[in-house]
Amino acid sequence: MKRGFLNSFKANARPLGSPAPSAPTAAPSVGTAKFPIGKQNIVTGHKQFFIRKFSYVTGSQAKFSPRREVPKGYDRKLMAKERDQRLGSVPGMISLTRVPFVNAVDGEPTTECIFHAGSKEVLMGLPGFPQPMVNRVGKKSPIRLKEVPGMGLGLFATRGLKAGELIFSERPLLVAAQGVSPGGPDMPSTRTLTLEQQLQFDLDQLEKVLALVLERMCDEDKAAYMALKNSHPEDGSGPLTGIMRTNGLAVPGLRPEVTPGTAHAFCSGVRDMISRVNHSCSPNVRPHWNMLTFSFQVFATRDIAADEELTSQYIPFEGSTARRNELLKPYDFVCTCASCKDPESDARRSYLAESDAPMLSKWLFDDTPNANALLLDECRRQMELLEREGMEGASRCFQVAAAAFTVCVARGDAQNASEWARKIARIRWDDRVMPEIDSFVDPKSNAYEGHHMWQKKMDGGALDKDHRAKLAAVGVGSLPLED
Ligand SMILES: C[S@@+](CC[C@H](N)C(=O)[O-])C[C@H]1O[C@@H](n2cnc3c(N)ncnc32)[C@H](O)[C@@H]1O
Repeated sequence: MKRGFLNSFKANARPLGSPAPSAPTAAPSVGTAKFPIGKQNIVTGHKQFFIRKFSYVTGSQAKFSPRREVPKGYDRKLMAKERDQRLGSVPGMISLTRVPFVNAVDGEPTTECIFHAGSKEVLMGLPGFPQPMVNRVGKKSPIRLKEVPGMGLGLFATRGLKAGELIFSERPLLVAAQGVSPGGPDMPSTRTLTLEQQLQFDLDQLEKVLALVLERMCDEDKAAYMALKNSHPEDGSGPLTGIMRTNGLAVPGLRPEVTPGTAHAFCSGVRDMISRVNHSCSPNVRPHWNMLTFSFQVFATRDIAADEELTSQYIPFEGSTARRNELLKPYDFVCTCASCKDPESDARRSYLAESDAPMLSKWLFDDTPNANALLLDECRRQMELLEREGMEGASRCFQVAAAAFTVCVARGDAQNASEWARKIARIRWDDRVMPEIDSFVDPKSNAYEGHHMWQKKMDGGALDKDHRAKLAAVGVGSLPLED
């Protein structure tokens, strides 16, 4: 899973835990949380702030070092406006709010959020939101924190875990939209600043917003946030921003107005357990954002032994060892995982990067006599490389297994289909996996009779000879089988 607030700039130190610049003074506390500005909401007792949004250049686009001073006159107070908790977003503004807004499941924690317009509406429009978390992190969770030489803390399994197992769910302490750079109506234009000064200005503004959010947290949550690692002490990030950039995991789906997959389409979330998972390019867990429970779910991507460290990948799987370590620079370490140490790993990953995922659509229209065998061979080859590289959490695994499974079903080959079903069944985090996949793990299962491809199954020979039979088998097109 992508991590948020990735970037590559370095600069002068600000000590961890020191007050953020121009942080507003705290107002009296309400319940366990403090609110620096704003009225109490009549429904939830919470307060909400709206802050004017300014354009923002992401840190990941920045390459500068060290910290650049922003000229005097740019250090203005943030403009915050009160807004009733029950109301939706205001275009052009960002809001500080707490999720779930109302009806939080008893005893479950809430998350402080910095949202752009539209994010609240995503959640308000979700039927049944919020759902209770499954395997919520707690005393019974099969995990524990332990010191790892040279890495700080890490998370370890306390018992053996099965591939596909949901190890724990954790609601974030804080979710922040990427690209938060609020100012006020009296804020001078940043156009006269150099790019580096603009980036520094944005970092300073984010620090101020995070200070407001921290003031809204109860003491326990605030302490949990401040205890997280900061790998950005010297790059111009304030202490709160440094923590967010070190620990943030991508939260997709909350920016409907932004093109999916682009940097600003994500928010970033942190929490005390999930943020302790160290990186490996051959990771054994996969964090997955679950919107209905507003939580991160952490799945085992392969069997994990008791006392083994849980690791996730902070960066995309693709790329050579050198390239991956380039991308990891902002986290301030050099990866020493099994793949990074294996001189043959680059060749395996480059084969995967350069070859297309096996495509059912391509197979359907492939009328060469051995199209089925070729597709299945390629699926086997790619799966072998993926497993050899410890990339069971990669999206490619699903594509490969799903293509091979479907072809086997279409050929009436339950024996091989069941082997692929077993591989798909461990990919619990991927919404594309059909819920009934477990019933295909037994090759004698009745489930095969009910599969739409099986019902129309052709004998292997016909499929090998006639691609039109394949089209008919999956109900594509209206070509007759004989002509
Ligand atoms: C999200 S935190 C992970 C938890 C962290 N180890 C801690 O003590 O809280 C990310 C930071 O942990 C350290 N880290 C993570 N993976 C590492 C690895 N494979 N090797 C060395 N340091 C690592 C780096 O300092 C990185 O910036």
